[in-house]
Amino acid sequence: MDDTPKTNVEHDSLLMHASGRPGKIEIVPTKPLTTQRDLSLAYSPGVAAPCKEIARDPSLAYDYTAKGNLVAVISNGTAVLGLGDLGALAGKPVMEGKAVLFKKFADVDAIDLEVDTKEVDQFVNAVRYLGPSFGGINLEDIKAPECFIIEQQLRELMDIPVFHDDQHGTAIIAAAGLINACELTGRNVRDIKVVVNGAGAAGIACLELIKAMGCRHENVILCDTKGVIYKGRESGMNQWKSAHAVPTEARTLAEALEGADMFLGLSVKGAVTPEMVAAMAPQPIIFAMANPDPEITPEEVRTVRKDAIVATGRSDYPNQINNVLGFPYIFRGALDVRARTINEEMKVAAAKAIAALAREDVPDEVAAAYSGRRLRFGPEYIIPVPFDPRLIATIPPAVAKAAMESGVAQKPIIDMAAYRHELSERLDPMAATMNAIASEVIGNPQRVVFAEGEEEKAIRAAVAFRNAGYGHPVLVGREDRIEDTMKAMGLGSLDGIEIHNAAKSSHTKEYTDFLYKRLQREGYLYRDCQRLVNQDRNVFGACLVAMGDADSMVTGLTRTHAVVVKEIAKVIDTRPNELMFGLTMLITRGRTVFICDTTIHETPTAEQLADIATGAANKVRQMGHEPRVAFLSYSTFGSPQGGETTRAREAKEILDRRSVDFEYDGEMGANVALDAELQKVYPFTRLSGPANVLVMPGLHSANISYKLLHKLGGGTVIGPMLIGLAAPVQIVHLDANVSDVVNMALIAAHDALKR
Ligand SMILES: NC(=O)C1=CN([C@@H]2O[C@H](COP(=O)(O)OP(=O)(O)OC[C@H]3O[C@@H](n4cnc5c(N)ncnc54)[C@H](OP(=O)(O)O)[C@@H]3O)[C@@H](O)[C@H]2O)C=CC1
Ligand SMILES: CC(=O)C(=O)O
Ligand SMILES: [Mg+2]
Repeated sequence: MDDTPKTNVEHDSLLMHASGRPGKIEIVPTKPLTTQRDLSLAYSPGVAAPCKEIARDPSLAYDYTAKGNLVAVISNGTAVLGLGDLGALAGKPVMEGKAVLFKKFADVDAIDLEVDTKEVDQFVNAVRYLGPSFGGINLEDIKAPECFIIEQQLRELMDIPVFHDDQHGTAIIAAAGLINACELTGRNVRDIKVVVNGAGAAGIACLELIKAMGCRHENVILCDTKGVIYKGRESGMNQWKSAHAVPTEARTLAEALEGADMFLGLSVKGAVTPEMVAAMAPQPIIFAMANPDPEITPEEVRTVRKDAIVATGRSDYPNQINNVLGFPYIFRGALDVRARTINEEMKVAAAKAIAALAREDVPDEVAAAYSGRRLRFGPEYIIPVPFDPRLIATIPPAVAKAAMESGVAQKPIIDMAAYRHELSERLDPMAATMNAIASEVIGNPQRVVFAEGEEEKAIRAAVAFRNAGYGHPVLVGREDRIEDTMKAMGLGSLDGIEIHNAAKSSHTKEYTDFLYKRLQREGYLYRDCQRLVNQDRNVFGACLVAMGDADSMVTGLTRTHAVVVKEIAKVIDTRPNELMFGLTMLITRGRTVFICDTTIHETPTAEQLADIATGAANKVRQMGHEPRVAFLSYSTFGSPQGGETTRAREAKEILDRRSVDFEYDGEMGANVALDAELQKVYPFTRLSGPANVLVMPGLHSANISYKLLHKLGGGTVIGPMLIGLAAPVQIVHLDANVSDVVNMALIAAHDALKR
């Protein structure tokens, strides 16, 4: 029994692994298995059909089975993290972990297989015959030098990608970190002096990749448990170590590190001391990647070197250089083009894509997953974080493209832009809708006003909006302030972004005249209008839109929804015969519903409910959904009867008289509206399926229900979108993040396009 006291993390991790269903993985069927017919299709006798087809043409396995999206994580447990040879069974928690990371980050189905042998031939034989089951093989935590032979042999024997994660996954991420660390410290890979500690799977692979990137052989010293691997050393050698032996006087790690620019640690906890770091070159680059504990902690480095760039393999320090950033996405790209192998070109493409992503502005929700830590390219952020949702749309396309260009793709991707969309939709339920809107907007760029143009979030959103090709952002604010913020945040140039300073604008007179005409009989003097135009960004921004100097507007970061609505109403009317209201889109459990009115009318009349339904149906159709509107109530078709249920009934009757071109019915309970089976109890209902537009009887129920669904149901929300204005304006929540602002700006641009 191990008497060593457990740390909090260890204690909590044991509890987590043992809680509920033990371990971290289960298998979920993808086809219905509820009726006898289901069974006869999925299993005998129906299943014979795909079997016979695959026997005739093996490539059909990719069409009829899970093979194409299935990866085996295979280990013999001889190098479990940096814990050494714990054996196959003890490595299982890590392998289950890798399998769930495949799923979580890249929607690759993966299963762990622990093979209980240290013999190379036995291991190779155990794996080589598994080829038919899988689309790829991820070898994990197999010690060197056996891992080199195993991988080599399996690559030759199998016709699917075989990839030893500890070698190549690690090397790719380390290379990406190196590219950025060199950029930050003004170094060139060709000139840097590197010390690699650990001459095993990860160490040798990192070394080989950085040499392939230009690092000079004579500039790298490799060390292992016996110290420096110098030319002529005889003990503890193998052919992989010998290939990297250099003539040097240095014999210990400490000697090797004197004056070195970079330390790459792929060995064990505590292998490096602060004294060794102190002897390195100025601005040393230290990647202490041993897991679970690094060769030296960032705190220890800081005691001697404030100027160091430090990375570890752990999640709880900045700069996590860990293969989790690589293997899910590399396999995603390889599987999607049905690559025969994962070659050097694909690895280099992945490293470059990861490095480039770290230099881009980071969405707020990513920072939120890291306790609000500001993630901005610099010494504390040289590599993207694992919870960055952009990784899925960034790395696999780079890998797939490299596979296609290097001739190993058996199923090339024709439309890369569509592939990127498809990737982002795999993990983000909102992405499909937003991508559909984006694809319309991109071909017809609109000028969108970001009224709170001096706000950091608005500026970042405008930059993201421009960079995504969604249109031309127009910022309302002072140029110098905006430029200072851009500079401080490293947001690049203002190209393509228009700035309007309300106080100095040449439009002021024109806008004041316009506003005065609207408000002179509402108690406003000319100078009041002048002040509004000069000083109120929402008013000025709305004037830009109303007067045709911009197409639409987004605002709301600094004032409440109700206040913004009042300000906008001074400038922009609602469309004739329409009603202004809030429409909230919610995606939950694979379903998309629109709820209204979530913002404006506290107790709408029957007439207003009918208007809301019509406005919502139009908008929903614009967004690519065929509306099925339900007027909701606590009663369904007259049962129970109550005074409050009549408005919904009357709204339906008003629509009957208007003969509108969409499906609607009511009044009905939410259960009936959303359940096709329950609707069969009312065979007269006109809904042809579950409703997707829920017209609530009042603001209370609308607003409360979308927030409940969001918080308790785990739904994803867009909006409330403001519907019914004569010129499009969208209002974000006060606590919106940059992505929310970009999404609402996109909707505002789409509104303008569809006007
Ligand atoms: N951050 C990341 O993403 C990853 C980190 N790693 C980490 O890298 C380390 C090595 O893993 P891996 O390559 O798979 O394992 P291997 O068993 O293949 O290699 C281990 C190597 O480390 C060397 N080593 C052990 N102790 C010391 C020491 N005190 N000083 C110098 N060298 C030492 C061994 O030397 P010798 O040859 O003399 O026995 C051997 O060369 C682990 O800590 C692992 O967690 C691995 C993969 C990914
Ligand atoms: C991260 C990893 O794969 C390792 O430490 O072995
Ligand atoms: Mg590993």
